[in-house]
Amino acid sequence: MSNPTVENVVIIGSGPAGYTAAIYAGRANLKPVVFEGFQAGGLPGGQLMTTTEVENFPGFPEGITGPELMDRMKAQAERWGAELYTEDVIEVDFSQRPFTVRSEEREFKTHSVIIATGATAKRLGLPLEHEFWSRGISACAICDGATPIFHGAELAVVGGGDSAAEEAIYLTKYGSKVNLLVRSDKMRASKAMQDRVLSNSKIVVHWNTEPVDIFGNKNHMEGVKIRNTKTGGESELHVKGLFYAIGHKPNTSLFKEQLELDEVGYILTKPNSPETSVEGVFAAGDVQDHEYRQAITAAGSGCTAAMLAERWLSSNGLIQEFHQKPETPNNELEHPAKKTEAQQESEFNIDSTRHEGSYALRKLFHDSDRLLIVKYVAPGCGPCHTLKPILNKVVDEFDGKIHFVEIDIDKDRDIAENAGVTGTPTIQFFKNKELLKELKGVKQKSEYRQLIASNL
Ligand SMILES: Cc1cc2nc3c(=O)[nH]c(=O)nc-3n(C[C@H](O)[C@H](O)[C@H](O)COP(=O)(O)OP(=O)(O)OC[C@H]3O[C@@H](n4cnc5c(N)ncnc54)[C@H](O)[C@@H]3O)c2cc1C
Repeated sequence: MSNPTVENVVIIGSGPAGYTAAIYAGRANLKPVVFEGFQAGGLPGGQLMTTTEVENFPGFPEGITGPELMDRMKAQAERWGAELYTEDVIEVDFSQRPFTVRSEEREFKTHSVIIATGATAKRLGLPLEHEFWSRGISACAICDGATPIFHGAELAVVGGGDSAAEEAIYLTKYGSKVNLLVRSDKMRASKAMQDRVLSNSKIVVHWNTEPVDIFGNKNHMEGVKIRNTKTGGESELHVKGLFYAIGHKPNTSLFKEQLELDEVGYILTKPNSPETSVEGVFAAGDVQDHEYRQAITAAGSGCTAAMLAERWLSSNGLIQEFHQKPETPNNELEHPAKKTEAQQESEFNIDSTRHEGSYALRKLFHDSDRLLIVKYVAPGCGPCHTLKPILNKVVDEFDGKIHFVEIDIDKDRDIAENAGVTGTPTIQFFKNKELLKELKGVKQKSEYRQLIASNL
């Protein structure tokens, strides 16, 4: 009999690889524990939380937004009994069995581990990069190149390796012209790839050139400021898209002393298998794949990892089965239609803690004697999805003592504009009509809790 306090499997990461592994392990009655991550290697939900439409994941002929796809995978994992923690793993020990996996808040002993911590596309850190990310700048030409705005437009790719060459060639299918920005006077790409680039009449290579900033309008980028690395001379390149192909960094710093990694830091796995250098530890998705890096390939390897983990547990007599009825899917996936102003007015009750929409915000701004917290979100915003359960928990703790209003900036554009909201999620804290604090992005629960408690 295995020790009941030892888990069957702990999964680290919640991108397509992690959630798919959780679905398969859950259905195999293994009750997987999943560390979804918080901020160590991206967002809970993984890289697709930072994109809009995903057009190439099978089963969604009309496309689906990245955050919605990941919400669905998460709901499916929960339905089959996965135990999820929105926390970063900060330490692992694979030198002793059972293995140890630890976050700041808890520690698990486990017989097997599936690592699905993904990889992070490197960024250049340009001053306006953040503002135009996904509004012209992309780290994945294969994912985003077919977007209508790029059709027939002039585009640019930055990088000098095989990926940059491949992306430039790929983008010639859509763009009228592709500018390849290469920092030095030669490319690192293979000779064959260079030949394909240089013989393609739609590609113009800008040698000794690096981007220094982006420019654009409110909605989209319109070009790149570039600098000649030899002369220092700057100029403007008018392009609708800038595709980064400057490499990825696998999220493997935790595993350096524990597993065999390649020279870049990707986890080394056996050929065509997610098995790592330590028996019982498996790796799936982008953390072990520098070649394909797609949601479907990550999901596929997550499936294989879970099936192999089950086989491994079973062949070693370690399996402990948890029989369960699947939970019904999360109904938060349904998106309610916007309520009319009259509906909002008739439903408004100042005694309630939670509210939504512009009508409630206007009323509470003038009439509330409590701390007023306004959360601005947008439908396709991945970090907003991440923030939701975190903030909901804190708001529940202060039930009856605060007012909380959610504003969808897509539905209530005017109010968001008046409030000076430039990105989502944004949270504003008001007391007696005075703005006390504004927080952007996702923070730890403790930060919201402290801020509320000190301003009641
Ligand atoms: C902008 C963009 C658009 C894309 N569009 C598409 C597309 O249209 N189609 C497509 O097929 N692919 C697309 N991709 C690629 C796709 O997103 C990736 O191939 C896929 O997400 C990889 O999945 P993964 O599960 O391996 O890792 P990731 O999605 O990278 O997820 C890694 C997970 O690990 C977690 N994590 C990291 N470190 C820790 C830690 N210490 N503790 C706990 N958790 C941790 C992170 O929080 C995250 O949840 C896109 C990528 C980007 C960046």
